[in-house]
Amino acid sequence: MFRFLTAGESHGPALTTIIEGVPAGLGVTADPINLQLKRRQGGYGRGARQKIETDTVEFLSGVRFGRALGSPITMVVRNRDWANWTTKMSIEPLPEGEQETAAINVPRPGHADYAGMMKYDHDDLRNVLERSSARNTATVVAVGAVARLLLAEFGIEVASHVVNIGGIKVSGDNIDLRQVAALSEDSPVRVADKDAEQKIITAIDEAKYRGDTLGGVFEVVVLGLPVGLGSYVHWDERIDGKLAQALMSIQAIKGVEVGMGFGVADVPGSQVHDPFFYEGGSDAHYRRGSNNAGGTEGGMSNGEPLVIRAAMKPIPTLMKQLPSVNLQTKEGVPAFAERSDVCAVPAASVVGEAMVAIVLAQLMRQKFGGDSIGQMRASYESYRKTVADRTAQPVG
Ligand SMILES: Cc1cc2nc3c(=O)[nH]c(=O)nc-3n(C[C@H](O)[C@H](O)[C@H](O)COP(=O)(O)O)c2cc1C
Ligand SMILES: C=C(O[C@@H]1CC(C(=O)O)=C[C@@H](OP(=O)(O)O)[C@H]1O)C(=O)O
Repeated sequence: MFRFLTAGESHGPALTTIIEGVPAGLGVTADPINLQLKRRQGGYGRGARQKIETDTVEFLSGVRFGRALGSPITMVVRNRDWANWTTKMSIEPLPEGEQETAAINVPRPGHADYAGMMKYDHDDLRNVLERSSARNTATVVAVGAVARLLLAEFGIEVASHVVNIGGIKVSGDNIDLRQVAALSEDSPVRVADKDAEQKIITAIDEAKYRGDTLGGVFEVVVLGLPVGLGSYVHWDERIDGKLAQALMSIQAIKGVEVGMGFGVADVPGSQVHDPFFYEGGSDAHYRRGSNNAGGTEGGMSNGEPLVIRAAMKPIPTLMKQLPSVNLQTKEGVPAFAERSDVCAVPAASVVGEAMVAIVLAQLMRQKFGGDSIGQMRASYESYRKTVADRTAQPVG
């Protein structure tokens, strides 16, 4: 079982995570994790906070000489901004006379503020926003980076690119998925299409000027998945359901599509379902005529590339404040606004990769088990051989 918990407030001292179920002997070092943390901090449209933070991970347990011990791995990402928040976010009660009086009680539409204050009986929306903030996605990406190290042992690669920001659609459907993802890596908005890149940058600048924000859609692509992860036998074992839940757990994600997604509703079955072909010879394999299913059928991976998209709503903190209500006086006033991103779709696509990697690592652990990476690999190789034997051309 690969499972994890995260903890930490956005402006508190640090973010922490504990992961359980990383097989002993897996190579785990800070560099590949820090690389993912850096990717998450990037992207055009982010706010001033990213100039303060340089996210890096510190290990507190579970790793020795660069290899997993099989015990829980604890990782910490320190918040550099904490130095500026020691009073407002004081853990100790403040001395008499220095009590924080500036409680914020004007909820921002689109945030956790209102429901969180009602649910936890808070009078200060900071008590909600500190944990509901997407700052927590730094720990998710750190966990995802460990998941990627595991997946890489089995030749599984996870990548992403942005396909739409603020309604500006990015072309690139006809290019190889690996190439699209590689080209997007160098783009400030994570797109391979240079025309769209310029239009998107202009749209983000204009939104910022108007005090507004933008959302969009990103696509995560996974290559090298074995057939048969997940299962059709129970509702909560379906790979597509697990992936959708994982992506929807990211702050501001409002929709998820697998493969052709909502497009399946518009055309007949003959234009949706991916035909089978068989190619014999020494490298015998089943080939599909298309990949509209996006790599899953019947709640299982089908051996084709996984293609999954998520839609992000526009950032809800608007500098051109939306109408709100002071929850104490009931007066109509502008919503609370503080330093914020204008668009974080490129960053969210990196978080999306992490969530997808976590689900796939969980399913790989479930199917191939083992307490060490060697045991897990042996089980995987045996399954691979079974699939290859079932695929080989019949003799005679
Ligand atoms: C990477 C990332 C960065 C974000 N940055 C901000 C931000 O700077 N300001 C903001 O108001 N919301 C930001 N959000 C979105 C909010 O956290 C999110 O809209 C809020 O938690 C409520 O969303 P929900 O209704 O989906 O939970 C960000 C989300 C992500 C994924
Ligand atoms: C800190 C991060 O994102 C934050 C997510 C966020 C929110 O409301 O979700 C609000 C902003 O927080 P702050 O007011 O401190 O700038 C973002 O910067 C991060 O991604 O590292």
